[in-house]
Amino acid sequence: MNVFKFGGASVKDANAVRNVSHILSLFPKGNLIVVVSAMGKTTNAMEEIVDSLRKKDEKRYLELVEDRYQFHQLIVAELFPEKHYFIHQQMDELFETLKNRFQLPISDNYNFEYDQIVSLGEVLSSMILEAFMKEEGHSTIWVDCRKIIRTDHEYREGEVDWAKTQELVNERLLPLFKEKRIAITQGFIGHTSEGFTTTLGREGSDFTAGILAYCTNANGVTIWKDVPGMLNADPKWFDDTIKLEKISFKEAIELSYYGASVIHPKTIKPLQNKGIPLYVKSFINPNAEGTVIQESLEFDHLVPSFIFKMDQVLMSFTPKDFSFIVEENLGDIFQQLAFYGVKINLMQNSALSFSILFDRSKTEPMKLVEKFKDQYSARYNEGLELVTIRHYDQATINRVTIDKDILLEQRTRQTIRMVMKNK
Ligand SMILES: Nc1ncnc2c1ncn2[C@@H]1O[C@H](COP(=O)(O)OP(=O)(O)O)[C@@H](O)[C@H]1O
Ligand SMILES: N[C@@H](CC(=O)OP(=O)(O)O)C(=O)O
Repeated sequence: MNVFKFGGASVKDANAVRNVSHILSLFPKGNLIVVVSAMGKTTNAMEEIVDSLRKKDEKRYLELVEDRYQFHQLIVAELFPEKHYFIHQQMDELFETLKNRFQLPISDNYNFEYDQIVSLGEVLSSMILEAFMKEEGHSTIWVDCRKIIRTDHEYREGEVDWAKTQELVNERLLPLFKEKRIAITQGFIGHTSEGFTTTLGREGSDFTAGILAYCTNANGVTIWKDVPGMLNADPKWFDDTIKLEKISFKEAIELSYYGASVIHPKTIKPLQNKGIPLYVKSFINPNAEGTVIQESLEFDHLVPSFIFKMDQVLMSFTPKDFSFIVEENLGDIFQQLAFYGVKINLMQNSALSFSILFDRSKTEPMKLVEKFKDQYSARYNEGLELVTIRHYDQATINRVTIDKDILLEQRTRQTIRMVMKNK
């Protein structure tokens, strides 16, 4: 068994879907689970649909649903020019239900509603992909991951119930391979014990590939991307990136945890636990060697890797009663930060203050100042960058700090992290 994952970029239009068929034809033997994400930027569009539903803005809701319909319709019309294909009917029915959804009552639980609607992006893409692969002569079956991956009730951030998921994989997924060779299913989505849809957190489709590989004891996972492999920096920011040929699970976890967004950080741990290699390969050049992520630490230090996070806020908390920052204050601050859902990118404490760095796009700093104001005076700096360099050397530090002031720096033997602002 092998698991392939195709993300939004690899199924963004009809040509991209044809390319997936070409890639599958390069692997004519062995069983395959294909995990697919929503097409192109559909998840963002679905989020807007949920938002307009919550605001009870019917005009906007119907416009947005129509826009998503047209987007998918264009792809389906190109792939299946004749109307008799069942996929036309399937898609029309799904969009009809979504349109009518506006008239039904909505739950107070926004996250619940979010998952029921946003998950449809993956349902659609997997239906279209499976119908087309079948048409192309591949031995495929469509699998509803909402019947396979069991989670708790934490909508939008479903926590996987591994034992139950393993049971469902054995009962419902593995037997399908007696008849068919390729199972096509959705990334990012699961279900609760009552059968409601959950999602696993944004960019969670890579994680689905990891879960299914773990539960099927797969020989390997390949995630197909628009880049040649895992690079030593995001090519969106740098021209002269270097491909990492082979790195350890540990290194890949560190890089993705620090923000190398090419792999979802949760994906790697289940693979590491069973020693299942993860290949990151280019869907544009599928015959090229990508990156192999595996056990050995031998190659990790060869190339310095760097990760940028832009638009950062550095906030310092000082107790108003002039006490030092001690464990009691820290416990209290952490508890409140967790309660308000603040995701900390970096932290540091001194005698009188405790500082955290977070994404401006995820947390509004003034609101946080307000929430802490009874006990702590909170001050902040915004418009900052965080750079993390793994296996750093002075040349790389010099390269990334040109024309920058460094506000905060943390170093271990392998990693340096600097919070910077433009001079
Ligand atoms: N270290 C890195 N190596 C390669 N790509 C990276 C790295 N860090 C960030 N990226 C970005 O990850 C993108 C691919 O991931 P993503 O957009 O999540 O793909 P998909 O949604 O198709 O699965 C690349 O286009 C690249 O800009
Ligand atoms: N579609 C979901 C899940 C996902 O992982 O997508 P992608 O593989 O395109 O990053 C999202 O955009 O969050």
